[in-house]
Amino acid sequence: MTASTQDDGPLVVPGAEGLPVREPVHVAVGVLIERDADGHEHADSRFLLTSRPAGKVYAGYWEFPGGKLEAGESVEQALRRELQEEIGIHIGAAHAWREIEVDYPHARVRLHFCKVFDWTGEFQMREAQTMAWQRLPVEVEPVLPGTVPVLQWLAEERGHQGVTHRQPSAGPPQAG
Ligand SMILES: Nc1nc2c([nH]c(=O)n2[C@H]2C[C@H](O)[C@@H](COP(=O)(O)OP(=O)(O)OP(=O)(O)O)O2)c(=O)[nH]1
Repeated sequence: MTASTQDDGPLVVPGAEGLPVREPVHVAVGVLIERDADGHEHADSRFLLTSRPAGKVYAGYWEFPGGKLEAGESVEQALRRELQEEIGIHIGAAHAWREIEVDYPHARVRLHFCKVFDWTGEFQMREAQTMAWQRLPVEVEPVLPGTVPVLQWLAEERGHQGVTHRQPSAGPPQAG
């Protein structure tokens, strides 16, 4: 079974159907994109995916790096902090891009996706994740349910036809 959208409502992941409505947890997510020497994003510009660390829900699933907002933080502040804490880089401007709510069995999340084109520092996977620069279709798997719409948005922007990733993205959350 695959995740489904409902009338502009949240993306509902199997196992979350019929749950009482929960307040969303806000999450800042970075779509890091490599631009060419002229500073342009192209249809085949690579973007960064990271695997979720052991011990977290959906461990081993691929996602865009980011994390939950702390009290009083803006999306951009949270993104800066998370990307430094988790992958060791300092980001430049974060360009607010798209938002979506996803209803998981473990929580409802509101994902604030920002495109990021500039960063400094060496990538360090500080939570023992794995990183992969990807193009469409994405080769790594499995992909987190909340990542699938982002791949679709990128496909639309880039005029990419066909599949965006290898497998239907749904499955029971792991421990954590
Ligand atoms: N980072 C990230 N999280 C995503 C994406 N798509 C998606 O549905 N999520 C969900 C998974 C989680 O339920 C939530 C992020 O929570 P998290 O546990 O990774 O956040 P965190 O790093 O702040 O974790 P922690 O400190 O509480 O352990 O958002 C995505 O592309 N990136």
